[in-house]
Amino acid sequence: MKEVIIATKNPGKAKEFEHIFSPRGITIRTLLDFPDLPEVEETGSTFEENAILKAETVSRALNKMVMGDDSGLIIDALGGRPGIYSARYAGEPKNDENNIDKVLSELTHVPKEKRTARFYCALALAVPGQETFTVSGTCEGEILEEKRGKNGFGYDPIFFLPEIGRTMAELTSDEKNKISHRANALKKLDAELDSLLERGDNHV
Ligand SMILES: O=c1nc[nH]c2c1ncn2[C@H]1C[C@H](O)[C@@H](COP(=O)(O)OP(=O)(O)OP(=O)(O)O)O1
Ligand SMILES: [Mg+2]
Repeated sequence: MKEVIIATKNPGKAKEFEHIFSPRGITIRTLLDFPDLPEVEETGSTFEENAILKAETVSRALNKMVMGDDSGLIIDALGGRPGIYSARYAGEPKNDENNIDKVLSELTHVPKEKRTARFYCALALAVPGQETFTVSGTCEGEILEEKRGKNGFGYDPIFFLPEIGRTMAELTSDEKNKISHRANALKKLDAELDSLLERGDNHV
C-alpha cells in the first residue's frame, strides 16, 4: 500500500489531502494517528520554514517520508496579516469562529475594492537521508463582510472567489480541491512524490 504521512492535526486539511490522494491509490495518515509524537512548535518566520519544521520533526521521529503543510490567509488591507499567525490570530487555543470575527472587525471600514486577499500554502516533503523539498501555492480572492457557506474549514466562509461568484465554503470539496492554494502547491510536488512512491520508500 502506498502511504503518505502528513504532519498535521487539522482534520480539514486531512480531508482535503485524502480527497486528492485516494483516487491515486495513496492512503494518508496524519498526526491524529500518532498521538504520542511531541508537539511541533511553529517558530519559523515564513510559511516555508514552518512547513519544513513540521515535516522534518515528524520525519525524524518516525524515520519515514513526511509532508508538512503550513498555510494561512494574507489580507492586503491588513499588511499581510494574519499570515503565518492565521491559526492563532484570535489567541490560543485556536478557534476558526473567533479568528473570522477578528478579521471581520478589523476590516469593518475597508471598502470592497480594498478587501483583496490570498490563501497561501507551503508544503515541505522530508525524506530520511535527503534534502527537504518545498513548494508553494496561492489562491486569490476577496474578504466578504459576513460568512457564507458551510463547507471547508478555517477562513473559507469569508473568502470570496470573484470569478466563481461563491465563497470557498460554498464550493463542493471537488471544486475546492481543483483551485485551492493547497491543490496548487500539491500539483508542483506531484512528480517528486510519484517517483518517491514508485521507488517504494513508503510502502508499508
Ligand atoms: O484551505 C483553507 N481554507 C480556510 N482556511 C485555511 C485554509 N488553509 C489554511 N487555512 C487557515 C486555517 C488556519 O487558521 C491557518 C492554518 O494554520 P496551520 O498552522 O497551517 O494549520 P493548523 O494549525 O490548523 O494545523 P497543523 O499546523 O497541525 O497542520 O490557515
Ligand atoms: Mg498549526
